Amino acid sequence: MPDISVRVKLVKLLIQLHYQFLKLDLRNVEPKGYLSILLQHCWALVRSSSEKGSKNEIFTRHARLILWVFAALGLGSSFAAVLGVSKIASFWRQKGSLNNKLHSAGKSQLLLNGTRELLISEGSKEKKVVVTSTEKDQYEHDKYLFKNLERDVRSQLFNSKFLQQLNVISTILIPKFLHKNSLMLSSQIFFLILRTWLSLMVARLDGQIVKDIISGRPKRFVFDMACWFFIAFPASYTNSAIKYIQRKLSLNFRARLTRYIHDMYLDKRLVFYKTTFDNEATNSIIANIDNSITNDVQKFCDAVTNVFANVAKPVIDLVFFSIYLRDSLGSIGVVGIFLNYFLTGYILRKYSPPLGKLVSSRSSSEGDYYNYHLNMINNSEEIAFYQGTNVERTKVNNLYDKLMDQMLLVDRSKVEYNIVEDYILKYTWSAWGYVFASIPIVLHTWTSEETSESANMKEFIMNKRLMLSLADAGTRLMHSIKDISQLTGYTNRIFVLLKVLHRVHDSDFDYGMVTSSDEAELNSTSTTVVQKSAAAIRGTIQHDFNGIRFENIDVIIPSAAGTNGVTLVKGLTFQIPEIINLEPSSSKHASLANIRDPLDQSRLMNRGMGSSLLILGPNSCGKSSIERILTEIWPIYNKNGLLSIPPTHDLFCVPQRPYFIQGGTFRDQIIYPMTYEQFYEKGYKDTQLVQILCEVRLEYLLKRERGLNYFNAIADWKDVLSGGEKQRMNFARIMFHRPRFVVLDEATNAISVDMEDHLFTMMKRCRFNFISISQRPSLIKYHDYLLELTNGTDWSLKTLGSDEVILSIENEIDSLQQKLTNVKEWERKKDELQAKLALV
Ligand SMILES: Nc1ncnc2c1ncn2[C@@H]1O[C@H](COP(=O)(O)OP(=O)(O)OP(=O)(O)O)[C@@H](O)[C@H]1O
Repeated sequence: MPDISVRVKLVKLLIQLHYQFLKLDLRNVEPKGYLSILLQHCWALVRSSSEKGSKNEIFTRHARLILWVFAALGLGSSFAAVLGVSKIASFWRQKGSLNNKLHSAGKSQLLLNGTRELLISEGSKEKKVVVTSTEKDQYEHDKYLFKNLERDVRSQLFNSKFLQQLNVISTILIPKFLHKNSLMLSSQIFFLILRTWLSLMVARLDGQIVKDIISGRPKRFVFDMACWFFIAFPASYTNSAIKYIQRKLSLNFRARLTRYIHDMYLDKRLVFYKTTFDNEATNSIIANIDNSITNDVQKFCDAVTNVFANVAKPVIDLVFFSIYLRDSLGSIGVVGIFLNYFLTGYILRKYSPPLGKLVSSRSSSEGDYYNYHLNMINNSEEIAFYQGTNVERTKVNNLYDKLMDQMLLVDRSKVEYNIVEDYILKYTWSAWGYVFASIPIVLHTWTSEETSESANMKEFIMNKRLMLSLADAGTRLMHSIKDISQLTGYTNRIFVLLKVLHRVHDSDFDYGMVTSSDEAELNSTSTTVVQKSAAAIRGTIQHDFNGIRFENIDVIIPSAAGTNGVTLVKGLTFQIPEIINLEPSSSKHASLANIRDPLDQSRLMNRGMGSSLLILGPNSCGKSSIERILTEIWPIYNKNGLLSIPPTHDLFCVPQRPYFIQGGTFRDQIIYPMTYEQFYEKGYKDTQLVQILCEVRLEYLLKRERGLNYFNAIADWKDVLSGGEKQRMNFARIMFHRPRFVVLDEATNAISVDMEDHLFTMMKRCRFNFISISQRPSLIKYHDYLLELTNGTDWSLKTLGSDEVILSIENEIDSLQQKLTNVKEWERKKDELQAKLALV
């Protein structure tokens, strides 16, 4: 029975090992009671005080080691259990929240609290991602945090401004004490401590193993090797856990910061449009805001988690190792080590280049270079027509050279620093390490005059390992000076970005107006924030009106001059329709976006006759600016100005340049700004879109391609469709959404006269109230009113068909007939001149 004998031998060996290393007798112990007896015994050993150097002290040490390992395992598994429970809880929460749903639209749904749930495919499975939107109150609260730190900062290490900026941003990254991210941060600290403690264990084992080999003790050697392999498990797990948590934390920070920015940048206050008016709009961070939101946020999150790990790791190491080393090196040794650190820190700080500033400029250059390429792609056809390749190449090469210079500058500035760093950290420190590690041995040999090689070797190996780990910790701490310096640059960029976004998002945004108090603030050195005059923009806006009304509005170009800026039109007053039903426009009944059948004629009959206004005027007189005021993207500066506008869903403004959503299908272009999900949710059908395309005479696009499948085709529609087709797509959008009020800015200038006639007749037939902006008087016949702007700030409003207009048209006919009578005389003169020319 060889199996039984092997088993018996193994059990005997185990019992023997337990006795030898823990003085634990396991002979009469049942296997199931083994663990509790082992732990009780170890605990009793640790609690009993044993004399230094006695055999009991060794048993106590072993017991302490075992208890620590169990504690680490216990904490690790409880952490895993907490994670598991929270995962299950969040699964049930998500499941419960399905009852809360407002919209269910295929792959994504909007819940009542504004949270969006997305279904993302992961291989064969579908994963649910919950995107919570930032509460509006949060922005109002945070606005003040950013306002108070408005002054520009020089990026310096340990600059308190840097810490203050980081502190303000941290409220976004970790909004409350008991948050997922703070839990992750604590677990990272836990694993960092565990890692340091395990390194200590390894250092001691290392020395012990060398001692076992030198003094020829095979049993102890086997036991120590077993411990070595045992410790290797938690040690390797800890290292990968630290790396994973760091990466996850960085991604969590990035997700929170990006959502915070997106929610503020893309909401009803139209921050994405208004940032161009801010007084920091030319700052490269705002000028390349796309780069700041995409790249800088990611770099900042990576840098902040890196710095945390790079500082926390060595600091924990330093504390633990120095406490341990104090026993063997004495207090003077430890003080010597720390003096060495401070001296090194001081020297390195002196040679450290201004990396914060340098990385910030590098980031700006990267943004400029990237943006120029983007601009070239967007305008490739125009550049090709102009044959502007040479100019573009020169410009893009210059930007690339500038970027390369910035990159080289960062690398070059590091060279000198790296030389000093290497010399001190790699060579001087290891030399000091040997000196300090040998101190106790030399002292012991001198005082006791007897040498035990194995004991000395153990002491030396252990101290050397600890010294090297300590040196390594110090090195990492010194290296992190560089990382902190870079982090100051990224923090400043993110802070400026958030500060500007908050300023523009503010309901009192002043469009970059510089007041006298601002100038005083710029010139003064005091840090007190001077309050701006809140009454800079004083016009009134009335929402949910049953028409469009301008009353005494001065159209002024927003600028730093504010009220004193360039006035395009003075005291503009008009209203459509002329007779307003005073009943407020109810969102449910009045909105034709709710009509299931876009061509439902019976509903159209309920919307009144429809009224139309033509705004005529020369170039740059301010026609489109009236549309900008109407859509609230430009402010009304004058106090007596009153703007009354219908609810958002009743107003549809067509811009001068047609817009097509990138990467969208043909359907997406027609239904814009409705999403594909809303389209199906509201019960629309593709056949209704076909009807609309027939109305605007674009149905041939479907015939040319793959019929109804063409609605799913994705293309670069801006380039695919011709100028006239793009403008007819605008009319298709109007026919789809059926708003009550439409503003058309030069919407038919690329369309043939017969098609223009068809489209305007269609607008009249469908009883839209519309305002057309144009330079062509030929459009007069489709409108009820005419608003004429002159080159100055004057304007005149006429009712078309009124005596006044008829008289003015008759006058124009008279003057033309007068001119026609002179034609014969002019022709005679022309013949005379040509005859003279022939003689010459
Ligand atoms: N964001 C802006 N910043 C500064 N000036 C602007 C801005 N937008 C428009 N302007 C200026 O306002 C003036 C009026 O512009 P607007 O677009 O209203 O002219 P328009 O009458 O529609 O001209 P056009 O018939 O050529 O389209 C122009 O001189 C233009 O340069």
